[in-house]
Amino acid sequence: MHIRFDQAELRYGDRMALHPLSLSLAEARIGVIGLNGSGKTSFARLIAGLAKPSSGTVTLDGLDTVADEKAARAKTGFIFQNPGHQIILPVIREDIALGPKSRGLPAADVDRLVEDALARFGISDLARRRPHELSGGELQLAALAAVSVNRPEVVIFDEPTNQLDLKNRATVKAAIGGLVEQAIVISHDLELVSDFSRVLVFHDGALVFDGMGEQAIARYREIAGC
Ligand SMILES: Nc1ncnc2c1ncn2[C@@H]1O[C@H](COP(=O)(O)OP(=O)(O)OP(=O)(O)O)[C@@H](O)[C@H]1O
Repeated sequence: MHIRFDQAELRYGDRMALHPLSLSLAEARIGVIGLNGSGKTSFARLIAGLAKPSSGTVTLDGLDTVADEKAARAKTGFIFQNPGHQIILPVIREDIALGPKSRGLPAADVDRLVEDALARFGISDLARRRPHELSGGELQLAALAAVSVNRPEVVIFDEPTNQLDLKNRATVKAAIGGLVEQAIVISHDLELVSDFSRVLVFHDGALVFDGMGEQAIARYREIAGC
């Protein structure tokens, strides 16, 4: 999918979360790194239509996230920093079914889509569990199943390996690596994005580097002074 920012900025009152930004993104894997408060989530929220630009535009394949809000939002899926909060129904299976059900699909189709989504991320055995019965990595996969069942073209991850042990981290990394969808990954876990061909570095609400993973990490280290 082709994501385009045209002088898009985001202000919260008089705080500038994202300075006017113009860029085009079409790569399959895009990393986003930078210090806390540098504007990474603001950037992602603009793509997902969860925030409206204070000025300028953001378009997804030409669809404006404000003027064509519904169609643009259907193209994106967002996995929040704490995926446990986005699983709203008590049982994983029901939560994954929510999207297809809301599209009015017949029950048999809903069941098939849910089974496929569970199988796709290797979590069929977790279908009847409750969110608090899952590990952090399993929660990421459950949220990913619930998002992917709605067939977004891009999935945005906000710190997907935050607080995960090495095993869960590897599971999530493999799941992201195996996605057929485009993925935008915000991360403080630099290794996760190091082999991405496009990584954006934000600092103080501005894009300060846009290039290959290793070079982006080097720039970020300079900024962080370590
Ligand atoms: N809802 C809000 N109201 C006011 N200010 C906000 C809001 N959301 C973010 N900000 C401010 O905008 C700036 C950018 O925040 P943002 O969440 O985009 O940063 P981030 O790089 O994702 O940070 P982190 O790595 O800590 O998640 C920060 O100064 C933050 O305090």
